[in-house]
Amino acid sequence: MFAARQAFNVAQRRAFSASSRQSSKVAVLGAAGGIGQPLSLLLKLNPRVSELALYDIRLGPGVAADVGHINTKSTVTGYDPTPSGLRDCLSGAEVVLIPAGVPRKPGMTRDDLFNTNASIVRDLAKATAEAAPNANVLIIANPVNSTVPITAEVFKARGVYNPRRLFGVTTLDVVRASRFLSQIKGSDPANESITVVGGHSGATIVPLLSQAGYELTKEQLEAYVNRVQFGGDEVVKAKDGAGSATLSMAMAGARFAESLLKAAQGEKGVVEPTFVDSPLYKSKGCDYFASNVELGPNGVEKIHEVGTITPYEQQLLDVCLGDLAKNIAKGVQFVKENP
Ligand SMILES: NC(=O)c1ccc[n+]([C@@H]2O[C@H](COP(=O)([O-])OP(=O)(O)OC[C@H]3O[C@@H](n4cnc5c(N)ncnc54)[C@H](O)[C@@H]3O)[C@@H](O)[C@H]2O)c1
Ligand SMILES: O=C(O)C[C@H](O)C(=O)O
Repeated sequence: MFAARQAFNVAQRRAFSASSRQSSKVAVLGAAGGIGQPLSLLLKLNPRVSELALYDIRLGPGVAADVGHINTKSTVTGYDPTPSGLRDCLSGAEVVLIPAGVPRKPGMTRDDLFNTNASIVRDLAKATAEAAPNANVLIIANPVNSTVPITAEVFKARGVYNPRRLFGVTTLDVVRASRFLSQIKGSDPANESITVVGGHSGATIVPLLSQAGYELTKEQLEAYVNRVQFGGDEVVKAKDGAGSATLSMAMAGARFAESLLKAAQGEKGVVEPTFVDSPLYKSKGCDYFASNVELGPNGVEKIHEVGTITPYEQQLLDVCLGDLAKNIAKGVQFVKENP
């Protein structure tokens, strides 16, 4: 028993040092926010991260001083809210996470955030395109359906767009989908893997429960789909004006970053759902679409097809594509008019 445990510990240490051999600088823009702080904490706990770079328009160095006391090996630096601070934060980053932007209040849609967040994301995308053009860029700021196209347009304008390295973070939708199903079934959510496709807002979020091989009654199914599509609203309402999901989002963002680092460090078969430049529905005006994506050392390795779906799911998808095309076009238009 003791020998077996010792062998296990040695194997674990070897696996750890194999992953920690490769250095990874991860930058968080918006690090002092509701998402940014717990996300920075989770990244500090990740042995795949060797350097954590934290930027915000307020409190970046404060959050870094706090997180930096945690006794894991990575370095932590907080940067001043100046152009050179932002440049230094980004320089050499392999992964850039962008949760900077305002959250919803009750009664708002994610699209209502567009007027404020579009220019925040555009400006941070400009800085990233200049200081870290080869980084994997993970967009968390809403509305993701528009902020991802905004980032792409900024990179295109500078001749550094790599569609394999730009990701809208939709992980929270699958986290919710598995959690909510487990609450119906009384199962462990860790065993519930639900494919969710489309985008990241209301009707553009399409859970494909039929692919999980589990059947609900029509009423249960409709209630389930509605809960996954509007899970964000549940949190916004419960926080009653103080913001939207932050803790579950930090977990989801950290999970996606971890998957990307695993794939970058050579692990095979790493698949996550994410909103990316995708061939699947370009013919319907959707240049970006979320589906399961295999990640690799160069970012997107393989985009999975949506697969077989029921007529009900097809109806959901049709509604999704109509809304999504408009959200994407709005982001593209914004950068054309406000370069
Ligand atoms: N993709 C998702 O699944 C998902 C989930 C939850 C929230 N969100 C979105 O994430 C965003 C952030 O949410 P939050 O709850 O952390 O908000 P928050 O207001 O608590 O934090 C936002 C942070 O961004 C900072 N910031 C603003 N402008 C900046 C700039 N130009 N540069 C750097 N930092 C800047 C603010 O100072 C603040 O610290 C919102 O748009 C929210 O809708 C997305
Ligand atoms: O609901 C929101 O506005 C935040 C986020 O997109 C979420 O899904 O929780």
